Amino acid sequence: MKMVQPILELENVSLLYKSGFNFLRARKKIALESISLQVCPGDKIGILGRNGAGKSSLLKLLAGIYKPDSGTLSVTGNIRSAFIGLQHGFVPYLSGIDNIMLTGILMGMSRAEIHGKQREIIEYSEIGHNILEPIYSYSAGMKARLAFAISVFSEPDILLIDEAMSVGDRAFRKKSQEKISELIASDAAVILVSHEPGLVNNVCSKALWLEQGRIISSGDSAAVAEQYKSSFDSRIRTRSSEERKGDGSESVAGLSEGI
Ligand SMILES: Nc1ncnc2c1ncn2[C@@H]1O[C@H](COP(=O)(O)OP(=O)(O)OP(=O)(O)O)[C@@H](O)[C@H]1O
Repeated sequence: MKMVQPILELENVSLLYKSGFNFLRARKKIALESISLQVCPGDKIGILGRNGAGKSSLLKLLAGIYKPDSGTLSVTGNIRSAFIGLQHGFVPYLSGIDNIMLTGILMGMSRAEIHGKQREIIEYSEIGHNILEPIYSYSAGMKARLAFAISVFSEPDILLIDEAMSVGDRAFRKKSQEKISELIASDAAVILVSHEPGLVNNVCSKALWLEQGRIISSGDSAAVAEQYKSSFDSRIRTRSSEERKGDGSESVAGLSEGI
């Protein structure tokens, strides 16, 4: 039987952030600890976890934006990854069209390929004649739409999606969600960060549950989503009974805080 080789692999990876100074020495905060993960062609992997669990940090590691402080990250071959939800890399004084070229090259596209896709990217992003203006004159929504269009038209091998990052206005969000669904159904590997176990179960075959930078559970998405959901349900039950003990009230208001 032919073994499927991972295109991206993390082995025992940790990531630290600088967090302020203590007696003139930078303090370090652990964002991710002992993370191992294999991404094979076409994998659909969901990453679940509460606020601050380390989900976005993990996506940035996988995108190559951050380097691990320990452990190894291996990439096989010429892998093109696209990160939906980030607009890093735009140069403010260059025009939109020059930024399409620059971002495309940084993503590993050839000049000819970028020229071939330029028209589609401009049309999809709905930037119109502003594409000749410098990026500093764009609104946040225009930059988000352009970044999204470049990412999705680059035909990535790995698509990294931060579900919390909405793109553009209501109409563009609908259009972008349809495009994301199309890409999820394609051969691309997809890593989807979400707070929604139901979504992860529907879209992904594998999942990872992170808390405080560590993996709590990983494997089949249905099983991991169920464990994550149950941990919530029991937390909600505990909080609810504590609230009733506290003031006699039946209210469950504010239980979604911290999700
Ligand atoms: N640039 C940074 N410098 C210092 N600490 C950071 C930085 N970015 C994130 N952190 C910290 O690292 C931890 C993980 O953050 P991260 O953004 O990866 O979490 P998350 O799971 O994506 O959270 P959320 O669901 O709220 O987006 C948090 O404690 C956060 O405060």
